[in-house]
Formats: sequence, C-alpha cells, structure tokens
Amino acid sequence: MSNLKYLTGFGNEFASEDPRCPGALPEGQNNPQVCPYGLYAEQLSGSAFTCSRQTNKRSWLYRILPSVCHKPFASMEQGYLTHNWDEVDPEPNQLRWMPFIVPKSSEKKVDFVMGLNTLCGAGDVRSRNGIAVHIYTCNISMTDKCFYNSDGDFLIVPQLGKLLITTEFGKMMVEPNEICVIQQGMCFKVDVFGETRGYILEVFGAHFELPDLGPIGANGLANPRDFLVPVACYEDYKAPSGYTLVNKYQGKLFAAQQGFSPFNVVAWHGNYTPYKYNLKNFMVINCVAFDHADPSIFTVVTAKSTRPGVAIADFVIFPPRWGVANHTFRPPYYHRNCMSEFMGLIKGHYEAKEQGFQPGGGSLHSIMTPHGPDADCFEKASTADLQPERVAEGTMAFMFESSFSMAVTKWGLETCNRLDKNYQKCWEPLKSHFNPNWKSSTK
Ligand SMILES: O=C(O)Cc1cc(O)ccc1O
Ligand SMILES: [Fe+2]
Repeated sequence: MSNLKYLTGFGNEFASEDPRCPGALPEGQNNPQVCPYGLYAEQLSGSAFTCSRQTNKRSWLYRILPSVCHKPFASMEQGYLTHNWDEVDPEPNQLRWMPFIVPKSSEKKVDFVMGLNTLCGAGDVRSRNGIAVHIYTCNISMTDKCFYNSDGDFLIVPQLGKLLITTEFGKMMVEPNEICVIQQGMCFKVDVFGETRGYILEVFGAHFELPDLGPIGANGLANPRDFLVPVACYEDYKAPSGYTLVNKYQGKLFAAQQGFSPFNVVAWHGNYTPYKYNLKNFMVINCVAFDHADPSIFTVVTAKSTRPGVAIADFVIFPPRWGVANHTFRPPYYHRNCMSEFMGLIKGHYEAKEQGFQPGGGSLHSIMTPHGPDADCFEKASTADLQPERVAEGTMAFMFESSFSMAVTKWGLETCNRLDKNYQKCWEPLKSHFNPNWKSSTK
C-alpha cells in the first residue's frame, strides 16, 4: 500500500478523478442537472461561505450516494474521550507521563476511535474556540466503521505503528515521523498493523496553516510542495451488516447506521482536503552565531486565534540540526511562558531531558509553570567545549504550544496511571553557582 499516489501542495485548488471513471468531474460547473456517471454532487464547507478568498475552504465531492443517506444518530460509549475540563481540580505542576500503554489485542481489541483518550484541553466546541490533546492507543483496524469530527480538526502524530487512513478524498499511509491533518467533517477510517500509538492535537474553530516566513523569505520551514493530498479512490461497497458512522459532536460520540461505504467518492475538487507531511522535509533554521532562538522557528503549522500573532495552537518540532552557537548555553533556556506547552517524543530523546522523557510519553508545562533543562543537562552544557555538533540526531520531539490554559483530564491524572511522580526531582540537584566576587577571569 506504500505505492499510494498523492497530489502535492498546501491548500491548493486540487482536482482528482478515480482513473476507473474518466470524466467524472463535471466540466465548467459544480452542479450539472445530471452529474457524469449518475453521481451525486455534495459540497463540504470548511469555512463560512462568506470568508475572504484567502481563507475560504470548500470541496466538491461527486459520490455514489450522498452523505445524508444514514439512519438517525444515537449516543454511544466513548471510553476516555472527553471535553469535560472540570473532571478534576486544576493542576499547575510540571507533569510528565511515561509511555502510554497500548492494550494487547489478545486482552482487549481496540480500534482508533475507541482508543481515543483525552489528556488535556480547554475551550469550547460550541463557541468554536479551543483545543484538546488526545492520546490514541489501538490494536485493530476499523471494519465497516468510519468517523467524522463535527467539532474540529485532528492533527495526528503517529508514534508507534503506521496508519492507513481511508478518507472520502482517497487513502494516505502515515508513518511515525510523518503527520497528517484530517479537517472538520471529513469522514475517515484507520487501518493499523499491530500495536499503535500516537498523539492528536485537536483544534476547534480554526484550520492549520503554514506560518508566515517574514524576514526568512520565500522558502523554508515546511515548504508547501512537501504536503501530500490523497487521490480519489471510490469503493462501491454494501456492508453486509451495515456500516457504522461515528460522529464526534459537541464532545460526545454518536453512531448511525447506513447500508453502504461512505468512501464512495468517485471524483472531487477543491481546497479543503486531508493532507500529510513528512517531518524529514522540514527546512530547519537555527542560530549560527550566539544565543538560543525561540522554538517558534520550528513551527510546522499553526492554527491562529483571532488575536494577531497568537495561536490557538502551534505544532512545533525539534528536528536533527547543527548546534554551532558560540559562548552560548545551547539547550533550551529556563522558561516561564504565557502559553501552555505539551511535548511528545516520536523517537530518540530530547536534548533538555536525556533521561525520563521517553518515546510515546509526554510532558505538560502549563501557563507560567517554570521548566527547563534537568540538572544533568545544565551541568554538561555549561561546561561543554563549544564545537559545532549535531543536535537531536535520530530523534524527533515535538510540542503543541497553545494560548489556552489547559485542564488535565481524570484519565491523564489518574486513570492512565502513567504520571511520573518523580518528574520534579530532575531539577532538585541544581545548585547555586552564585559567586558575589565573580570576575570574568574566575569563570
Ligand atoms: O520547554 C521546552 O523544552 C520547549 C522549548 C524549547 C526551546 O528550545 C526553547 C523554549 C522552549 O519552551
Ligand atoms: Fe518551554
């Protein structure tokens, strides 16, 4: 399945026809009286009709039956997926989680939807402004079952196991060190190939965009041509015992039955699509003289709030790169931030915490919660011989940075049972080096 084809570009006006039905896209209009091949035309709107051209998002899908052909929705069991931010008291401490446990399929069969566990979040799906961080852990594929999210966009970061994601727009294979975005309303199902784990950044009310480059110029960071969009691929399939359509609506899961596969789109065009991106393509910019640049230089995509320069959430990575800064403490600085910082690790280790922060785990440094390199990292970096050196080789840490003050869920604090109770001990050995008689010669 890795021979899948993709279109390239970020937010382009794409067009795609399943090669089995040439000419399936109507020419010169969106709504012919009768569509080619007897298809139904359906628009998926990802922005208000009236948004500026720059932000207007919609796609036209030409499908065997329209999405509306389903039985009524009824609420269903939703495991540890929640948007209740008041389950437990606020938790301002530095938090770190050991790798989240993936259930063994011999003990419990869990698919992608039932394996969604909400770790933290804030804001409101109804007023369309907020964020949730979910950890997915699953071990079986979704069969005759699909999912769409009425509440927001999913940015999915696989950490263990690849995902074959079938969408209305076509198929994407997404492996660890790649990410994908499934935007609000897009129907998809996930096939897995064993134990599977990853992170999801959900934003309510905004779509991800590429950050402006300002003085960097026309190129750099995540380049638009490296974003991959699936191609139309329909199935004309009647599920023997019905197809289950799962919908996340206002934070609750609902299920409806329908007789046929929703992946029945023969052709589509538009600028509102799912997409994927390989993090190895990120063009890294870093300091080449002295001091430590803020991690915003590593922003892959951003979901902007309405306040200029302030994101609902940024997706930031810490890719392999050269560290060359002279007379500089090179690791991340000690820090208190008016933003929330959730971090995850896809592979390797993170430079500020060589120990304890493990792939498949996470950390949360909430608004104004102090954090920074552990004692070991501080001592090493303060005495290091500052040669040019490779930083983060073979690793990939990332951060969801949000302007929201996030609540941690009961699952995050208790049920998952992965909180590292000793996290704060990593700073305990930090000692005072203060010398009131200090002269540069005594350094
Ligand atoms: O807290 C962290 O590790 C993330 C981070 C990295 C960095 O290089 C500078 C600031 C920052 O918050
Ligand atoms: Fe930080």
